[in-house]
Amino acid sequence: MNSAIQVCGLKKSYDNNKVLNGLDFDIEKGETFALLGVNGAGKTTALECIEGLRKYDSGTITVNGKMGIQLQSSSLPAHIKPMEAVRLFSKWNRAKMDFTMLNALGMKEIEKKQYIQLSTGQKRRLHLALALIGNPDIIFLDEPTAGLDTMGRVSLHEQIRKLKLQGKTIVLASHDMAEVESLCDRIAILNTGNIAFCGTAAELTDKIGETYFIHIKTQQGNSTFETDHIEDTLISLLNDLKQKEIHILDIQVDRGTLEQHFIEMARRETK
Ligand SMILES: Nc1ncnc2c1ncn2[C@@H]1O[C@H](COP(=O)(O)OP(=O)(O)OP(=O)(O)O)[C@@H](O)[C@H]1O
Repeated sequence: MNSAIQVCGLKKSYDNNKVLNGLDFDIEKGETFALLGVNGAGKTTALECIEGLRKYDSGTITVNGKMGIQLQSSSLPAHIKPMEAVRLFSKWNRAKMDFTMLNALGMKEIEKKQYIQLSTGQKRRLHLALALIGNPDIIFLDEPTAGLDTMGRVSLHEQIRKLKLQGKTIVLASHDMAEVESLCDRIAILNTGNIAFCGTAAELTDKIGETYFIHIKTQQGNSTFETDHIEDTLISLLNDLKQKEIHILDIQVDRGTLEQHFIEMARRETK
């Protein structure tokens, strides 16, 4: 069986608020899969239904493998020390302490602090360490790098890549498109309770990627032009600059980032 997770017809409402309207998707074993969507799209609700933490109204969810769930912020008692939490979680999971993993996540450096004294990045690393106790096959990360500085993000991304190399299935919800583009094999975009798109970043680019972005640097400054007709726009821009005797210092053409495509998709769906 190659599916780590199968979701069929998943529906969930909070009173009259229909949040999930019949979601269908599969996540393959060993895949890094992202759930994207604007605030309130239902990412956390979907993840928590899969994790078994939230009841759902109808549909089926099949999970093949042991799950490890990264906690949300401030989920631990204020005065617990990181290694106390690790010991507690190890006991619950009847698992041996994996000191290689704990050292890689920098637990040694923070062992004397209480939870309340940890920085956001240190808390995130502790939450990841707790999720990895018991050597799970499937790891859930809900906005794993929100609030982290660049170094914190880079180091957490490294950990996620290492987990992928170990064959783990990783499911994450994120608002960080660059993160998703660099880490994930496939993405699902949640919109108005449905999966608006499920596939690779390249497939998303192909689906909406008629648009080109032309970035021009001149002595007057930098400008970006968006067009669906690359040849005509480029020729007319170059002619215009030539006529005005403006010298081009640099020119680049690309098909946009995942973030630009996501915004475009959300805009189309809400029209
Ligand atoms: N326990 C709850 N009771 C009632 N409504 C809820 C509850 N949890 C979430 N909601 C509502 O369900 C919708 C989806 O929320 P959810 O947290 O799943 O979205 P999200 O995509 O994870 O959002 P964000 O990106 O802001 O974290 C929102 O309208 C939210 O207000």
